[in-house]
Amino acid sequence: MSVHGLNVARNAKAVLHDVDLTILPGRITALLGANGAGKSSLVLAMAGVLPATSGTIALDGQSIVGLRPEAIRASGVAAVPEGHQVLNDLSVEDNLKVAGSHLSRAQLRSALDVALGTFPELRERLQARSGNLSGGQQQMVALAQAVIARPRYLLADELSFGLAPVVVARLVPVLQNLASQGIGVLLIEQFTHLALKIAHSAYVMERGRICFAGEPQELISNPEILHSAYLA
Ligand SMILES: Nc1ncnc2c1ncn2[C@@H]1O[C@H](COP(=O)(O)OP(=O)(O)OP(=O)(O)O)[C@@H](O)[C@H]1O
Repeated sequence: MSVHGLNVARNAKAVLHDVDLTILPGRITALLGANGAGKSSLVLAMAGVLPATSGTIALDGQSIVGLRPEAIRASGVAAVPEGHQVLNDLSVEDNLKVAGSHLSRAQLRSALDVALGTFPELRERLQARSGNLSGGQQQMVALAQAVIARPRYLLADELSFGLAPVVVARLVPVLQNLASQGIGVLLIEQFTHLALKIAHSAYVMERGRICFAGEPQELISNPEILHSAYLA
């Protein structure tokens, strides 16, 4: 999935400027940058929630600019937005079923099995009201929903926000496992060292622009690049 020369405005204010970014299948791509740099706006634009002013967003060489979010999701792009956006009043099971509502019964059953195999702790909480789960469990439901949709690309925005480090450590192998199955993962992460450790490539954003694109190791070896982006 690739983005070229993308410009996006929110409330008539330009928030993304000429953004170029590529997510490869089977790879984890880290997207780093300070609060307000534009990371969430980029994810929302890629998911079709925010319109592009200009530029292209392509999936297998086909433009998806202007498609509705449901159409983009159906073509294999799952966004897990910032904050755990599960339906609080529904049970865990119903939240998972909603995510697979486009599947046949047999497909849904096997997708649920895969998701519950990935998050066995949800199996015991299937009938629990989602709003009563811990933040970490809610994040697992959100990720499980994304897995059920069988995406080819997963856009994960601040999965670890508000979570205890032990829960974050639990989510990391899940992302690596998804990538090893061929899913292209875009990982927005406040714990930059963690993101750089598991990513195959990295981008840094500063005030709506990409200011670094390259190897994670380059950012680890040159911490001043991230420091200046976070101070911008
Ligand atoms: N709902 C909104 N309406 C209008 N402008 C917004 C909205 N949310 C964010 N913005 C603006 O868009 C710009 C980019 O913010 P964005 O949330 O994409 O950055 P971010 O890097 O994801 O930061 P954070 O980690 O805080 O979410 C900022 O200038 C911000 O003020």
